[in-house]
Amino acid sequence: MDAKVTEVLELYHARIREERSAPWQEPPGGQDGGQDLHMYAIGPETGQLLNILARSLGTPTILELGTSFGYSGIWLAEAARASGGRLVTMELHAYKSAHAREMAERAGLADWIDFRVGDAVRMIGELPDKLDFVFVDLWKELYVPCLEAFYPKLNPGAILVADNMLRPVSEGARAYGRAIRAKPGIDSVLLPVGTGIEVSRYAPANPA
Ligand SMILES: C[S@@+](CC[C@H](N)C(=O)[O-])C[C@H]1O[C@@H](n2cnc3c(N)ncnc32)[C@H](O)[C@@H]1O
Repeated sequence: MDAKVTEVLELYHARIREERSAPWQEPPGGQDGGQDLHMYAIGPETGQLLNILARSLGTPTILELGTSFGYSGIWLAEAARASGGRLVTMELHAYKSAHAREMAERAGLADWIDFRVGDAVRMIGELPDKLDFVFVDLWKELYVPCLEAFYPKLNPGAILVADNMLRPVSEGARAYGRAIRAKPGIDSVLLPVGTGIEVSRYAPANPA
């Protein structure tokens, strides 16, 4: 990690500590009311693991579902830069995506990131490229619809990581665990890293 990236990660870590130590407060209008400042960020352990996995691929096209305020994207974009790849990150709310872009610029990583704003389930279908790495971390009821949208776009050898598989408990995450393991060509394991991550690899028997 270079100094600019480390500096930005440290800013995020301070904000993560603050958010996790404060009592939960429902944002005005709820989670999609346009004033939710919670990051719901993965922690540094999950971030480091994402970085290691994505760096192990050659020139990967990385897709992130759920940019939020940009924390996980820093780990993924750093891996994209190191491996000659790029990151496409999708977020429903423009105010979150704008903050993520500012932080990426500060980290010197914005040139490796394509920020997209809108509904990920719809936008995945519009992606022209095949995918080598997918990080799934949006609202949990969207995990399976997103899987159905990105699965046909996976390159052989693609790695998939889904967050919040153990905490908070959700039917959406459970359904994703069942659905991903039922897909042809998928090997998958649930790891107790952070809030629990499902790490999967796509290796079709007869690659096209
Ligand atoms: C758990 S947070 C992502 C945290 C982020 N990956 C991180 O670790 O820094 C989930 C994000 O998904 C976004 N989201 C929810 N529904 C979405 C949708 N349909 N399309 C794109 N993003 C969505 C939410 O606005 C929220 O910012």
